[in-house]
Amino acid sequence: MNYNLNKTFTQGQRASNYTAFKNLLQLITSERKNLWLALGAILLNSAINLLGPLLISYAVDHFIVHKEYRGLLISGAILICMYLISLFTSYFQTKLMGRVGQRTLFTLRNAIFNKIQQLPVAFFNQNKAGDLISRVNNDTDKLNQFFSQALMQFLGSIANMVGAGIFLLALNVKMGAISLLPALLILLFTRVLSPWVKRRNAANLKTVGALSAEIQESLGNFKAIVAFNRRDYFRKRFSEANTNNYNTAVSAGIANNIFLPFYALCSSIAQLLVLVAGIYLISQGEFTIGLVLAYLGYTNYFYTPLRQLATLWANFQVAMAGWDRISEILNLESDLVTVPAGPVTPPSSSLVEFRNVHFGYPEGKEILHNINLSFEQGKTYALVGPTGGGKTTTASLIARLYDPTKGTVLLSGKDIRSYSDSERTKKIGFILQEPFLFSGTIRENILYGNSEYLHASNEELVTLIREANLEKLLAIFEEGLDTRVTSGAEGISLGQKQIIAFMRAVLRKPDLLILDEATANIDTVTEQLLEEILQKLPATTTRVIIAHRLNTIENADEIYFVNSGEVTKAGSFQNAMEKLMQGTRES
Ligand SMILES: Nc1ncnc2c1ncn2[C@@H]1O[C@H](COP(=O)(O)OP(=O)(O)OP(=O)(O)O)[C@@H](O)[C@H]1O
Repeated sequence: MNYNLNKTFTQGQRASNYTAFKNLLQLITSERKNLWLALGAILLNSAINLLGPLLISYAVDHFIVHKEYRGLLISGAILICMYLISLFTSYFQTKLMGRVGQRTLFTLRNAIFNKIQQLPVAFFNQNKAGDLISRVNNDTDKLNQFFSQALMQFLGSIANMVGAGIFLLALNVKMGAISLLPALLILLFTRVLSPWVKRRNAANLKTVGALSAEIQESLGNFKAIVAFNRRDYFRKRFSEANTNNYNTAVSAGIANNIFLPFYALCSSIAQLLVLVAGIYLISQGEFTIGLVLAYLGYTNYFYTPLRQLATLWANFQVAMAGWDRISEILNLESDLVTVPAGPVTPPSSSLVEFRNVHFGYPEGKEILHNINLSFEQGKTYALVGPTGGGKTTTASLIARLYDPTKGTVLLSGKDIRSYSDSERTKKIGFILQEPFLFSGTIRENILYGNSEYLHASNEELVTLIREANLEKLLAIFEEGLDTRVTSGAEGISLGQKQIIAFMRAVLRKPDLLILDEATANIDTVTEQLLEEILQKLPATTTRVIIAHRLNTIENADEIYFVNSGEVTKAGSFQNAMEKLMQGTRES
């Protein structure tokens, strides 16, 4: 499956605004009550505002013209009360929606982070961490801004507009039609330009992601940058990403602001039309001054929200572009699903068996061709071969980091895909080429993924470590279990990182232990220690060792030679050495 977010979704595949918004609302169904309350407040606010011009018109024609000051005072008092209620409803909905926005941000960030956690390794191979961070942080915040600031203004503006439109047409159809004429132009203009505006915003968010990816890459590789004096190179790359971001931001800014002047022009034209037509109708005796004032008021109530809608529509486009990028992740499903365990024919008695396995990375050529191999319980196997031959890939299939493109991998006689993640990872310990540590103590790091000993006291843990023959390794660290490491593990050596990863894997007592170049950075004395620990593992433990240093595989029961996607038995140690020399010369 292709997990590349920047390639999987083309513009044509993106959801329409309506569908996207509907999906978004589904995600925040728990906010339904608050959304209705805020909507109620905003509708009340609009209704009160819309009654204003009618009351003013009545007061002019009945109280001012006839000099009835008592009625004028009462009208003034009613107007003040109406404006106060309007102020309160406006404050109430702003407060309510501010919270809805923050909770949406919280829900979305959790949802997107949880989804990322469920996705397979292939997803991380194909997407840059910086871009993903930008989606989790930046794009979700665009939605928060939309919910906390724009949505209710948006709905309020629509309510004002619709209400004003109804009043305009109800008071006098002819005048109503004249005052609404410029709105048709606005409608047309908006419909034509909206997709373009959304595209400009999507392009801008993409460059924000790219900028973030650039920062992440240079921060992650700062040592190499300094060592190779490549600061200029990264400065140039960053400058390019920054320039792209600047250009797309300017372009999105222009797109977002294109509606406003046009809407303002149409609004002025409408006021002018009302004034001219109103004066003409007064001269014909068909209209009153009060009605002209009411029409000017309602035209204002119709076009001012429309002008606000121009800005809000742009906010909506930004939010929907962000939501598109978020839903791209939320819609992804891991292709490493658990399947029902079917019968295996012929049955397998091996711990691990490959049957006609083919594999290629997404978007790449086939790496492993028709592999057949079997690993028996309690034995030690070595995978040797030239660089890039396919050893790590083979091991990754055993640990089900990927599924074969063709063929079957069996674990304890069952299709490996039929095991749940927890069952499988309990059986398999994998020490990766690049050991992974996270911020915390050695204790936390070696108990990572080990639910059995998670709550053991330090004393119990020390006993367990002694039983697993790991105490000499722990002694390497001055502060023992309490030694602190950072996620980059900058304070400790690569060899020490490998030792921690080794302790972590051994302590879990897996049925199968895979060591991928796990001792490549460890001195020969400590390596001998690791070898002894491996020898003392329970007799049922199967070991798969990938190594370039051949002395580490001298004691293997079987050596496999992995080259150009073929995995063949190498026979004796001497034979393997010869094959390796030959394979390395050829590759
Ligand atoms: N994530 C990936 N995406 C695409 N291709 C990959 C990926 N990882 C490895 N490859 C390719 O697969 C092939 C086999 O790589 P693999 O890491 O399995 O080799 P290896 O024998 O373990 O090499 P080494 O001894 O250097 O660790 C290589 O051609 C490599 O470029």
